[in-house]
Amino acid sequence: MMVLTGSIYLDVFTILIATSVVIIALFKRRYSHWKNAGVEYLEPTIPFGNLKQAFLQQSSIGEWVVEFYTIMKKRKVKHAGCYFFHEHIYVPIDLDLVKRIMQIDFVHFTDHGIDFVHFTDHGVYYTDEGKSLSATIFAVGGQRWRNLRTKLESLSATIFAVGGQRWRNLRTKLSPVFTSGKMKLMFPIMLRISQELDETMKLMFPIMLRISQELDETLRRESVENPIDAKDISARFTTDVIGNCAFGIECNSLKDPNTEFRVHGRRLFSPTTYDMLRIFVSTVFPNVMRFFGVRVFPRDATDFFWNVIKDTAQYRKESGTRRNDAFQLLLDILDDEGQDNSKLNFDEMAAQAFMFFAAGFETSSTLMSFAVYELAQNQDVQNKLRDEVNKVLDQNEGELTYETLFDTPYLDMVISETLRKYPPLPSLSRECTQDYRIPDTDVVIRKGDGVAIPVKGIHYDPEYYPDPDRFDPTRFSEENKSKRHQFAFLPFGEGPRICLGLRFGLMQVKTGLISLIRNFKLKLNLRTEYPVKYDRKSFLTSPEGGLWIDVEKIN
Ligand code: HEM
Repeated sequence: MMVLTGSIYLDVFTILIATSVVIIALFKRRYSHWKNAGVEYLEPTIPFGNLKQAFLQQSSIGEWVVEFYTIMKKRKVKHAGCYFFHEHIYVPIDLDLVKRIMQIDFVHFTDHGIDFVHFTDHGVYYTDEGKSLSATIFAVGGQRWRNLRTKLESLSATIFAVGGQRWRNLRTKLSPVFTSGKMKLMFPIMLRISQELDETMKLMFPIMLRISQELDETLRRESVENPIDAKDISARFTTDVIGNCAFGIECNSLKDPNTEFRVHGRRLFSPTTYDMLRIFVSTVFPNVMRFFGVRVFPRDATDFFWNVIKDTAQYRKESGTRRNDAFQLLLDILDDEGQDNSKLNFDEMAAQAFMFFAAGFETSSTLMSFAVYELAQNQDVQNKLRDEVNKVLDQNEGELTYETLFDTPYLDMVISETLRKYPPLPSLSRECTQDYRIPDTDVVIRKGDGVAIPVKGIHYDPEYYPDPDRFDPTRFSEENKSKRHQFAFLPFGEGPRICLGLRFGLMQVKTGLISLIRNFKLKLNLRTEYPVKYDRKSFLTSPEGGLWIDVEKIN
């Protein structure tokens, strides 16, 4: 059928040209946002916006963040704008502004803006079925997030505690909805909760200790003639710890690197180009993905975790078995209405159990593996750390106890410096949930607009960290820390959305590192480059290839 010209080819050609002109005009209009707002920006490219490099894998996301931040810092601006495809994103550069968004004026920015999941009135997902496991606390926003956070905060406070009554009391305390006035009141409660968490953490320590002994045996076995890959060995360690502490399941990935837990865990965080494309499109065009019923996380991996969660829940219900782990507490609050009148249905419960595993093992293993990498490269730091560890262990008849973990200030400094150089999440997102005028300007962030906190850019800013590429744990001495802005260090995020598993993550990494450093000398293998080459496909900070380390047993 010819509608415009006498030829079908000419018709198609004309329609294509007309459509392209309209699309380009729409993009150009979108891309005028920051110019009109009077905010500094970098010239975007249709259709990528400023994400061309990252999307085409010419640089990792972390490298892109540092580059963008550094350019804006040189322009001496307090804030900047960028474009993620068709969306305009606000980027605070000044740390007081970062603090406002993440903490002081949090009520305007409560969500992560990762719009994977939408709910119907009945709590059912539009995106695929609940098996997609995408409704994690990280991805949901608004009232859903508040309800979940309230539940999980009380849960994480007693994650591994014995009795349920204490948890119920805590939850009652935490239930008030976070209105702006009440937000401030929440902080002392959060502080107290984290102190209570210290107590309950003690219960977890023997498991971590046992698995760190398995780590020791694994290293002896596998490093006899070959170098070890710090990334792989750390991921196996944290998989076993989290699997055990969160699900009560022996994953045994230290004994066998190809156990299903490890295989599927690896799959989640080693995205293929198709996975990256899916994640990008899901973030930027969630409606398209929802329409086609595409899962954000890989289908085979989510099917596996879904089945583990379902089978474990069923087994515990049928056999009447109870364990003191996070999974039990999630099961206990299933279908429980609580004060906020919101029920946690099975799909949501499964997504949180999955989140504990996913958020817990990869971030912690990233931290542990980069710490090993830097220790192998910086022998002076390694020796100093070993001296500290040996000293505290000697004072304790050679035994590693829970208390030892708090008596190693230099280890804390090494860990903080590793998190500065290699924050597992190089950038954090927020979504504006109520219009917000940036103080002392005419710039207004509208409801629905995205915000990106340039974590890695801040961590590499020479104003806060001179010679930022150098690994220098003394930057985190008490004296040096006190001289810096509190928001110059954001590996766990900040404000009410700060990482829920911060203490747990640090505890498992400390236990693993102490057991490594006391028994082994570490040296960088020739296969590994310094500085590291980043994996451009990963949305987390991840090395390309492995981090190969020569390991020598200390007698
Ligand atoms: C070194 C280890 C870890 C690092 C660096 C890390 C980092 C982060 C970061 C940057 C965020 C986002 C915070 C924000 O937006 O302000 C986050 C959120 C979260 N993390 Fe972690 N994390 C670690 C370990 C863990 C562990 C072990 C668990 C659980 C067992 C966990 C559970 C969570 C949860 C549930 C959230 C979402 C909180 C919310 O949205 O309210 N994390 N983490």
